[in-house]
Amino acid sequence: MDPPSLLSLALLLLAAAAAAAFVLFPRRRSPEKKPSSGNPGSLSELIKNGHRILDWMVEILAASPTNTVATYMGVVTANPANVEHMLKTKFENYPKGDRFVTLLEDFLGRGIFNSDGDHWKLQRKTASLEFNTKTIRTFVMENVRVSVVDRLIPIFARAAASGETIDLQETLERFAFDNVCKVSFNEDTGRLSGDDTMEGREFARAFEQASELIVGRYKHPFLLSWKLMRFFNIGDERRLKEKIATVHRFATSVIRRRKSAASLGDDLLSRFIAEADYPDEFLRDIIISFVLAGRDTTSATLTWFFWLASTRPEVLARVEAEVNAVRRKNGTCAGVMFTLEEVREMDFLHAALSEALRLYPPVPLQTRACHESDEFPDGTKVRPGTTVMYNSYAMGRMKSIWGEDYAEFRPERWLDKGGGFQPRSPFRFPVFHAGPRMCLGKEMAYIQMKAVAASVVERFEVVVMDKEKVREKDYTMILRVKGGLPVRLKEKSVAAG
Ligand code: HEM
Repeated sequence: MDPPSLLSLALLLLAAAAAAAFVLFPRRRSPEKKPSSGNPGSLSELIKNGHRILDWMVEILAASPTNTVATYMGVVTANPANVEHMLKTKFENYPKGDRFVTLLEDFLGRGIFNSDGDHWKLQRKTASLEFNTKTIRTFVMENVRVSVVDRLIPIFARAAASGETIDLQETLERFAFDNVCKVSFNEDTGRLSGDDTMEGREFARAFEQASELIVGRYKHPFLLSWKLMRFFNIGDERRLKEKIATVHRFATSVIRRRKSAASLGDDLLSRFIAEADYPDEFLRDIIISFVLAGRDTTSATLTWFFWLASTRPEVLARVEAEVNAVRRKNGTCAGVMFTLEEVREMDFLHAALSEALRLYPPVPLQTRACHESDEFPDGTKVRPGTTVMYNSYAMGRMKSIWGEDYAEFRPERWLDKGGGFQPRSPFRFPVFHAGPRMCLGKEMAYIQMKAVAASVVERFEVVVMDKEKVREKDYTMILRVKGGLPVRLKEKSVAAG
């Protein structure tokens, strides 16, 4: 065994010993009283159900009269009143907390996604102004047009002509990555077209690998174990360091180029540069946060949507009818990108995507740290330092929130009597988070997802292989379809523009 492996082994043993001590003497190590065995949230139950953590949480939360359970990992809730309390009423008392921030800090620095307090407030203020301008909406729509009409649709048309099977999830991930990079800092990473530069390709790969490796840190029972590996620069921590360096190098070179450019563009980085003389590192952290936030979220949602819709063909027929009605009304033909107004008119499609998000939220579990002693509206006492979580996945599957048919994929539940989209309280449907930290990219995400779904449904029949098979979940950072979604495409005969 070589020295790094020996060291890894020693660290593992150290971590195991520390874990044993933690289990044997929990009260001396933590102010929280952990649930004892027999309790639904105990460590033994957690270990038993670790491979199906989300579905296990649905069961224990549904069985609790207040839909809240103290688990070995902290307090978990699926109760809308508690969610509103955490995310809005007592917002200041529930920051992300040091544990979360420390885990991601090497990669994200103190970007908007990974900061609390004044540092977060400053970024949020500027970013929310920029996310809400007409300029950014037009810029987003133009980028979606280029990537859908000039790239995604031709790839699908080639696959339809050759009859090959493609992985829909993987294709949409490449699409989403290009798109979020364009909106964030106006660089074409060329993941979908394949005409990426060496620098862009390296960045994309390093970003993907760094995201995966950093999630690995959550699996360490103690901060100490991955920190020691980082200190000795071994194993995954060494690889992570290299990948982060590549991501940072690329981001910094983009920032320097943009700062010295004769004119600025409409992307988010340019808007920040135009606003004030922020240091490179501050800007780097922000754009990396944007890419992380917008990367796999929309592609995962679209993939789940196409699988769910394949099990109910009448949903796809209704989406197609809606798209055709919008075309007729505006006198446009297939092949021409929809305008922002047209996309907004598609209420049924909006409902169908929201229904996919309800059943498979890309960010299924959110954690916060309790700052000062508190009590939730349902009476749950929360001590300082306790990890508190709300579970969007479970909330999408609560009979108390959605009624008897909660398990069914039924977009109609989102429509009012006139067929208009009926939004729900974000505290009952916190898929985009809620309160002052609500997702900034929600509108952008819907625009992108609706433009893709409408363009694909209008032109192709998406034949999902083995559609009756219930898809397994791959839950690391984002809730994706395990193994991807193999599909075949069949071109419909539509009048092209
Ligand atoms: C279906 C798509 C999406 C979903 C479900 C989603 C969900 C979420 C959630 C749950 C959070 C809270 C995370 C936390 O506090 O830990 C969040 C934050 C955020 N999202 Fe999204 N997101 C989506 C797409 C996007 C896109 C396309 C962007 C654009 C770049 C974006 C930008 C952001 C930003 C900047 C934040 C941080 C807000 C803050 O902390 O103040 N999101 N999103």
